[in-house]
Amino acid sequence: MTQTLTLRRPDDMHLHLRDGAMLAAVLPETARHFARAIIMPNLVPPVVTGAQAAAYRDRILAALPDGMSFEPLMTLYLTEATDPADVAAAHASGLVKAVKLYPAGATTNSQSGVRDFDKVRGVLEKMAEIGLPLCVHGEVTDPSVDIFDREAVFIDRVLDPVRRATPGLRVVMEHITTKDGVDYARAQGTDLGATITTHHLIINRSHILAGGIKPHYYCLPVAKRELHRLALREAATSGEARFFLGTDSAPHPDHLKEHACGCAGCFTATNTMSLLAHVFEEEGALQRLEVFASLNGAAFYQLPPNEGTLTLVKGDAVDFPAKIESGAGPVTVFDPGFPVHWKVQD
Ligand SMILES: NC(=O)N[C@@H](CC(=O)O)C(=O)O
Ligand SMILES: [Zn+2]
Ligand SMILES: [Zn+2]
Repeated sequence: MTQTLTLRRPDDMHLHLRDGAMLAAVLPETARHFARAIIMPNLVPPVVTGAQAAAYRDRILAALPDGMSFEPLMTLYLTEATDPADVAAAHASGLVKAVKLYPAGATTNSQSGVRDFDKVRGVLEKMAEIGLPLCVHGEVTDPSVDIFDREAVFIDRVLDPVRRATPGLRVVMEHITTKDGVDYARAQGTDLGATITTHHLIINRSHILAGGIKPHYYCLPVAKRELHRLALREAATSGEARFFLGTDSAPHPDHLKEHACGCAGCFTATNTMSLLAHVFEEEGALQRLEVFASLNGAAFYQLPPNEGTLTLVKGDAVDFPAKIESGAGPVTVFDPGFPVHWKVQD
């Protein structure tokens, strides 16, 4: 008997679409399965103002192939010069759904991010007042902190103090990779959410480094040891409202991944829903995939759940494309390293 799973159309609450030819190449990969996504603003130059977000939204919609529907949920890139009034206006108009905090130097295109948190105090206070969420790349940049500890240290040194100093600020811990992140999220109220990526449910740090270095498994925050992957699986499949899908699908052309100083980011848009069905089935939680991918994120962002549905069918191992063409060169699709039998029905 064929096994099928139908869920409400999912949302991706953390997505990199880039711009230009890369945008045109990767957008259909997401729009095929997802109704909406929170669009990351780390372009070069970054999307800082409401006007820039409106223009980027127009470019995304212009790149959407005929017959596909997709709603980009725009974000602003927080800088030390961000104007609270501009943020408030972009939120009031309905254009912007979140502001993104990159500690300066923490990840791809984060140079314009925040160094001195006192300089963004006014923006954060305005956001708390109007209920606009802050999405956080949660890693310290202190070079003396081991890269595998940077998330846990960020929680203590930055995240918790900022939240205490700004009561009412709604925060999303993006792409959590540790049991420390899971435990912290669980100890907070409904003003805190946490996204979990597809790839962090699948790989641990040994997958990156054992048997040869795998540049396509390198992303930030870097995958941690197995106990953390297991904690993320438990959290994602728990059904708890604070945990929801943000794939962090982050395309880079292969020549920049397979490089002496390779870029961080895994491209999972193409096969994310199949991989998630595989993971949730392994965890005996297929019935909670919809909560994780389609309901919890929408609820956190105070959006209605999507009307449409998506059906996955279990059958022969699926042949995903190894790469997609991007205009800037091929982009490798995340390869979990095991056969996957769940396919999204056309
Ligand atoms: N996750 C990554 O490894 N890379 C992201 C940036 C980010 O989300 O930190 C990217 O933009 O490439
Ligand atoms: Zn990030
Ligand atoms: Zn990201």
